[in-house]
Amino acid sequence: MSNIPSTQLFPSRTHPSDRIRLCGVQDQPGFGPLTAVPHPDKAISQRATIVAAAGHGVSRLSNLADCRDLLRNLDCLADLGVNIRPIGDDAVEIQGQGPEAVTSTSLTVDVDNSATTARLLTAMVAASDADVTITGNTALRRRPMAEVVGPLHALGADIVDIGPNGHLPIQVRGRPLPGGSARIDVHSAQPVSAALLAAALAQGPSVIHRRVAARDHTERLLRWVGVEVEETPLTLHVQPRAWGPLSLRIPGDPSGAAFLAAVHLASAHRERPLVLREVCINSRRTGFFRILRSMGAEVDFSAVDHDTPEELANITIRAADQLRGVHIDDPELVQSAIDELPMIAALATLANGETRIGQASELRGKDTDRIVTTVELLRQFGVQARPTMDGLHVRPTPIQAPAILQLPRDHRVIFAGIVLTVLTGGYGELHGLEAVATSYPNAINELRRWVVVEE
Ligand SMILES: O=C(O)C1=C[C@@H](OP(=O)(O)O)[C@@H](O)[C@H](O)C1
Ligand SMILES: C=C(OP(=O)(O)O)C(=O)O
Repeated sequence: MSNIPSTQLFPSRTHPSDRIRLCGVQDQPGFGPLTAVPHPDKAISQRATIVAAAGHGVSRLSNLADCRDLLRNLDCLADLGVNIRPIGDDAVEIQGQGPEAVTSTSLTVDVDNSATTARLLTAMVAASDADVTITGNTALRRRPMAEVVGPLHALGADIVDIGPNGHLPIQVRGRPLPGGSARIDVHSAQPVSAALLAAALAQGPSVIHRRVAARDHTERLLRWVGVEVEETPLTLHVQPRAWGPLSLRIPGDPSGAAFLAAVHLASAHRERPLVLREVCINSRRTGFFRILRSMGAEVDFSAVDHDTPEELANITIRAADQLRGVHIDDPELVQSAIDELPMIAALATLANGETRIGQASELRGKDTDRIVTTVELLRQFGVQARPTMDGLHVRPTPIQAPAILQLPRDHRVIFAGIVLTVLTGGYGELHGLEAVATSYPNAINELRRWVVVEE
């Protein structure tokens, strides 16, 4: 096998325009449900590549997310010396040789925008023989790393240097990890995932204490390859062991499904049901759909056969005559909808009462401070919205699209901006869309089902 640059994958990948014009409702003759297939999941793709690289033998991963974060993730593994070979447009073989096969010294790996990759790679490198500096783009260098570094230190990692205020870049000096007991003091899933991976690669058993049971894709993948991970609501017990190769088709992204559902509910076609096919319905990711239900929409999951650690379903959405405002402050529900909260705030403008989102201070440490950028976005539409310490409040308001909507460099907030524009009839210019490629390069093409798009 030979190392490959990411450019060899996804030959027909869309490169979204930075500017588009929306020109009103798309003609949708006929009745019956609309159907769509969301893109493959980014969080699972990024974990699967790293679990494959840290295991032993040739893993085969197909239906990988074609987004920028995943491409960078593959390039970083290749930079570390992991052999990766494309075996189709969206599939790779990864030659896992265990983290100890990574022996580079004085290497700097740039993960660009992906915090998931930064945090999981830190754990893998910590258990290797390498000495690596991990850095990222300007936005990522403002995001917290100390919450990952602390638990890894507790498991025996040697992280010798960390940037100002606990941010990237960090220098990781790999060595055998003894394992031990680590505590995660934030709601975020990523420090838990990093600690889990380090624990699975350690020499002795570990226990990880967490504050909230958030997304558990790492737990599921590790169990899938035979690592013992026992779970109570707030602890994880891990028995390390070397694992073999992984064969996995990545399931559909519930966050991508949420975007399609939100656009549909905002559109003039919401009278028709929408069916979203083959979506991962891990309950720690599907908070958006539970919130939609409590707002009054009908959401049905119909299970689909699968051979992955995640459950899959076709999701059918039917609009409510009138959405209700909701109060969302249960930490587990918030984490299970964390990336979709800007879109919930957008849909809340349609509701018949105020929506309040709390316990969501994690939003402040994303690509942007999403509490600030979501409120700014809503205000561009004339919405009465206000930030709180740990969330935001949205009053239902008659809204109007600005002639030009200037979007922040943050895909999740851009998706909310698109939903708001569709909600106002689907007219207007959108500027600054390029960041949709972070997770969903094809999002603008998908939009054409509901509105006319000119590039
Ligand atoms: O673990 C993951 O794959 C992610 C976890 C969440 O971040 P936090 O764990 O930092 O809350 C989420 O916002 C991010 O999109 C991806
Ligand atoms: C914040 C996100 O991802 P990450 O933390 O991996 O950058 C996201 O996808 O919204």
